[in-house]
This record gives sequence, structure tokens and C-alpha cells, in this order.
Amino acid sequence: MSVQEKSAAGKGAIAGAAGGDTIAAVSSGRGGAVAVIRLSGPAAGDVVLALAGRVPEPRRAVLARLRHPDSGEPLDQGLVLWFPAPRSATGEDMAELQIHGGRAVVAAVLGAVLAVPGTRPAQAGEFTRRAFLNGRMDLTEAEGLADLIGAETQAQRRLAFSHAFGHLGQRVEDWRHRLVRAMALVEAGIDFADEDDVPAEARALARPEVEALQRELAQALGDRRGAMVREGALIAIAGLPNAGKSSLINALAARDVAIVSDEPGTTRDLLEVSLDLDGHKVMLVDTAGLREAEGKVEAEGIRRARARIAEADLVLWVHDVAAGPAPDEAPEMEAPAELWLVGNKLDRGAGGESVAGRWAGRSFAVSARSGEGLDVLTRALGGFVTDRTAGGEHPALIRERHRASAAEASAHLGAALAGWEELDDALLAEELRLAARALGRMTGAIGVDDLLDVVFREFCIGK
Ligand SMILES: Nc1nc2c(c(=O)[nH]1)N(C=O)[C@@H](CNc1ccc(C(=O)N[C@@H](CCC(=O)O)C(=O)O)cc1)CN2
Ligand SMILES: Nc1nc2c(ncn2[C@@H]2O[C@H](COP(=O)(O)OP(=O)(O)OP(=O)(O)O)[C@@H](O)[C@H]2O)c(=O)[nH]1
Ligand SMILES: [Mg+2]
Repeated sequence: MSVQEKSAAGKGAIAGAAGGDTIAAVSSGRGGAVAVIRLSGPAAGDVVLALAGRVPEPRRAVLARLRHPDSGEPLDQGLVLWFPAPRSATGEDMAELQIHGGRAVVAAVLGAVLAVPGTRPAQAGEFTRRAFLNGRMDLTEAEGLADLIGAETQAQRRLAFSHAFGHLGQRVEDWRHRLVRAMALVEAGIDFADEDDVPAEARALARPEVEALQRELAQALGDRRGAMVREGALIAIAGLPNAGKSSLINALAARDVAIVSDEPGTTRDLLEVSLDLDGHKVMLVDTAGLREAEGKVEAEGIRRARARIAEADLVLWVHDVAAGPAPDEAPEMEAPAELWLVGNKLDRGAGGESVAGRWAGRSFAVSARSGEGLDVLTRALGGFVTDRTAGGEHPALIRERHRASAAEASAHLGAALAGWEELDDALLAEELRLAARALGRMTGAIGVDDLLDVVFREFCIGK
């Protein structure tokens, strides 16, 4: 199906875009006491009539005996809802069957639904795709919904919620409208090319707006909090062999995820655990102890450890306090973004002394074995992530897709501003137009055929 380009508002319906099939799917998760089957499309009313014997008043739940349309066998008794177009989540006729959640019940009722002509199983994300094609939401809102459904932490939920209900979409539309106004000013020069004063004057009027837009894009691109909230802050646990890195990840995760042994060089592969710290997602990574490797496998483990450490937002350098005084600095690796010292094995007596110099304020004394000191470390980690993700309103550009569009727009604005005095009207307007297009792809207001599969494949079936 072809999505025509739309030049105006972000959320206009795309004519004929949603097609004539009626789609059906189980929209509830597995194993619940109640299951929801959703339907969208022109045969949704036929399905309700065929199974329930009548179509309820719009938007009112009614209890009905559901029968197979061919055999008449009663399958379940459940609640039926009818949402005639356009007042529905997809903008099409929709219906819901809220039935008992048993596997056989769900299979029987879904089978009966799909026995009605004109129906077929929905693909992943297809309800939301139809909502987009019918102008009910823009692409950034659809992505926000996918994030909302996938949110594991409260910070992820808050960010996803803001995007699902237009935080980025509205920003982009504001940027685009301002750009279009600036473009109109520049184009006024094209139309009035023979009247001497108009071009220069119109351009001069447009420039501050384009400069302001460029600043706002740069600011949004510079904000890295989105990735940290969505993907979690990456915290790498590094140190010499046997320092107790794997013991520490087990203690922090409160689960026995990593193999611990007194043999140096136990950990080879990277091992990642996701944690919820104060409502923030954190990815903890256990790594191989850094030393001259004794074999090929360990060497590869150390290579991977270094690569992950280099990407980390925070590195915990674990030091065995029983093995000697803390190093002045973490040996064996390049300076990471942020580095803390964790003196481990406090239960063995030594250590715990304050560490000066490089580590001041960023050193902790713990025992992964007894649990001593872990509460202080955990609180500090929570504080670190909270600090790094706090501040101002929610971040706007939270996916690579958003960043790529904004960067492309910014490049065109940069070209426009660099050539502001020299470019002829048509070329200057073209740069602004290309910037507006790049922004339009973010919300889906501009040709996005190629993007839809990427965006909607993230959803599960039934959404
Ligand atoms: N049972 C059930 N719960 C659900 C959903 C659902 O589809 N079914 N949702 C699935 O996403 C979410 C709610 N989203 C919805 C969004 C719009 C409309 C809707 O009917 N909108 C109409 C009418 C609005 C009104 O008048 O109140 C519209 O926007 O025109 C319904 C659900 C979460 N909970
Ligand atoms: N007494 C004491 N022993 C500990 C503590 N933490 C770890 N150990 C012991 O130290 C040894 C090494 O622990 P690991 O957690 O495997 O150390 P690692 O840093 O992951 O080692 P590699 O994977 O080989 O780099 C094991 O025998 C642990 O039981 C601690 O807090 N106190
Ligand atoms: Mg280990």
C-alpha cells in the first residue's frame, strides 16, 4: 500500500491507506484470567453479530453468550464491546471480545472469529499501523506506545508516556512549521525577483528563525539522556583477576548469575544483567579480569572486556583490599567516561582506609561476600543514574531514527546558514525544504513507506 506524501499537518489521514481486511488478534498477554480479542475493519460488526447474536450499543460493555457461527456451539460467555468508526483506537470499526483466558477458550473463540468471511489474523503492530495510517497518531507516538508496552522501569514508562502522547511529535511539528514560514520568506524573494528590495529584506527576516531552529536542534542532539533511559546506563565491572567482580555482580543483582571461583581467569565472556535502580534501568556487565592472558580464549575475553569498558557510562574498578593497597589509578585500561574504585573483600580485615588522590569521593569499600557496604554503593549507583538522566523536560530525540532525521535537518540548516548571503533564492529555499523533509520523516508526515515496517515490527501481535 502506498503512503502518499502529505505536505500539511502531521496527523492527517492517508486516504485509502488502511485497506479492507478485518484483522483480529488476542491483545492480552498469555496466562491471564481474562483474554481480550480485538477486531478492526469493516467486518468487525459482522463478527459480533455472528458470535453474540446482536451488536451492542456503541461503547457499552454487554454480557453475551458467544457461539460458533457455523455450528452454533456455545464457546464462552464474555463481555462484548462495539466501537463504530471513526471513534475507535484505529479509526475503523472495532470490536472487542473479553473472554475467559483459558487456552482452549481463546483458541475456540478466535477460531470462530476467523471463520467469519473477511477476517484474518492481525500482524504484529497492525492495529497501531492502522491508527497511524488513519491519522490517529504520528510515528513518534507509535514508537512511544511500543516503548510504553515494553517499559520495565518507571523512568522508561514516564519517557515513553510523554512520547506516546506527542512530546516529540509536537516539537517536530513546531520546528517544521517555523521552517515552512522561513522558507516562505525566502521564496518571497523568488517571486519578487525583479523588485530590488524584497529578497534581501525577506531573507534578513528569515535568518534569526533559522538560527534559532539550528540552536534548538543542536541542543536536542546534544541531549544523550534518552538512550540512557531507554537502554539503561551501562556500568562495567572491571579489575584484575580474582578481585571479586563476578561476586560483586551476583551481590548487586541478588542472583547467582556469574560463576565465581578462586581460580584467576574464571570469567571470559561478558555477562550482562539488567537492574532497576531507583526506577532507572541499569545494565551491569561483568568482564574478564585484565592481565596478560594465558590462552587464546582468555585473550579474546579480555579483548571483549576492554571494548565494553570503553563504551561504559561508568566503570567500577574492583580491587581486592587483601591483595594490597589500592592503585593510584586503574591500570590496564584507557580512561573511561567515569571511574569509581570498589575495594572488595572488606571482610578480610584490610582496606577500608580512605583513598586519596584520583579516587577521592569515588571510592567504596564493600564485601561482596558479607554484603557490607553494598547499600552505600547501590545508593551511589542509583544517584549516578538519576543525575545523568535528570534535568529539564523529557529528552526529545530518544532513538537513532530521531537522531538521524534531526542531524540531517541540521546539516541542511547549516548549509543554508553558511551560504545565507551567497546562495540564490531557489538554492537557499531548497536547503530549508530538505531540512523540513528530514523533520517530516520523523513524525511520518512526509513519505515514510520504507520506514513503516521498521517502526511497526517492534510491536507484538494484538497491538
Ligand atoms: N480493553 C481495552 N483496553 C485498552 C485498549 C483497548 O484497545 N482495549 N487500548 C488500546 O490501545 C488502550 C486504550 N486506548 C484507546 C484509545 C482510543 C480509544 C477510542 O475509542 N478512541 C476514540 C473515542 C474516544 C472517546 O470518545 O472517549 C477516539 O479517539 O475517537 C480506545 C482505546 C489501553 N486499554
Ligand atoms: N573473603 C571474601 N572473598 C571474596 C569476596 N568476593 C569474592 N571473593 C572470593 O574471591 C575469589 C574470586 O572471586 P570472583 O568473583 O570469581 O572474582 P573475579 O574478579 O570475577 O575473577 P575473574 O573472573 O577470574 O577475573 C572467589 O574465591 C570468591 O569467593 C569477598 O567479599 N570476601
Ligand atoms: Mg569473574
